[in-house]
Amino acid sequence: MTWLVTGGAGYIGAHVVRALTQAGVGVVVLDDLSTGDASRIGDAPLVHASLLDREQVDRAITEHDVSGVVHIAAKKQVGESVADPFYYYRQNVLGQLVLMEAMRDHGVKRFVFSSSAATYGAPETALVEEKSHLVPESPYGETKVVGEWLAKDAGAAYGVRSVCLRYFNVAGAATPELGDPEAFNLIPMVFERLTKGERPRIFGDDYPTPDGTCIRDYIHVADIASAHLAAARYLGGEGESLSLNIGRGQGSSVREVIDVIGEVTGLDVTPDVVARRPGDPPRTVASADAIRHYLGWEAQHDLREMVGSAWAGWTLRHPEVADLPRVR
Ligand SMILES: O=c1ccn([C@@H]2O[C@H](COP(=O)(O)OP(=O)(O)O[C@H]3O[C@H](CO)[C@H](O)[C@H](O)[C@H]3O)[C@@H](O)[C@H]2O)c(=O)[nH]1
Repeated sequence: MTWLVTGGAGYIGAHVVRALTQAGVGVVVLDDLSTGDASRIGDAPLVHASLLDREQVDRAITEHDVSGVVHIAAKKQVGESVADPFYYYRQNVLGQLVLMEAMRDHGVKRFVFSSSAATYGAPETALVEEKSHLVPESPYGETKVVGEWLAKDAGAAYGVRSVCLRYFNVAGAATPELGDPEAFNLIPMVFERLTKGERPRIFGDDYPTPDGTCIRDYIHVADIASAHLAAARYLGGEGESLSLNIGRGQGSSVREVIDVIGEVTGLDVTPDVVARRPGDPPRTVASADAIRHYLGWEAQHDLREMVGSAWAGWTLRHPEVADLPRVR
């Protein structure tokens, strides 16, 4: 059987394509290459098209005899979604609707969906369980909640079985070439400032956490990828549809992450503390019990491996960092 991976040429998608192909699973990628890069997907066939192009989606499904879909293609910047919510509804919700209509019409009944911890908003418990209320705080998070509803409703009406995977804070790279080329998250944002000779910034150190900085559950992108493989295998059986966190169940504060970056890079990482960034919840850490129970999956990589592999990818794209002064 062949799995269609939408967004397979992106940072996370390419890791999923790699995990599936290494496990001998047939893959076809559909990607509009707006942020993706065809060089990331190796020999996997690519349909270069938007999800909104129903004809091309049909072609990908029929020409490759697709029997399952891993749907990763989406816009993912919270701030951008606040500024232009309709764009997010078009790309994420309408894109998924076109895709799932094509799945229904071609009898494709297995669906793995990239959801997000953003569906929870600001969680109230130390470890967020899947049964927690979904109170997204941005249009981005809202599109992921609607995406889960589409999957659920398609299950009841059309017999599509799904696993919605709620990613926590994704980081690292399986190989340097597959590293995240963008600097939208803490680790690459710190790398970017260090590369320019600037101090890392902490957005607020007056949160109700032990060191005052926000706590997140960082998860290696290779672990994210292996969870998708486990979900695809699960859907080969008869199990019920699921929504599952992908996290380690361990929180790290912004200060702890910056300290690890200092250890890995040898650079001076003395931070500047600046104002809070609006909308950042103090603590978002997954309960990882359900995914262990249902998929037998557990994260294999720790924060140091995430930072180390992310730095290897960064230095590949920014060789000038070799000239920065080391303090250790
Ligand atoms: O230079 C920086 C960059 C980030 N941070 C802090 O580091 C933490 C992590 O920030 P990220 O931007 O890396 O991640 P978020 O937790 O804000 O965002 C993640 O969770 C969101 C949902 O809330 C979305 O899912 C998003 O795509 C995903 O990256 C936050 O407390 C942020 O304030 C800093 O202090 N300095």
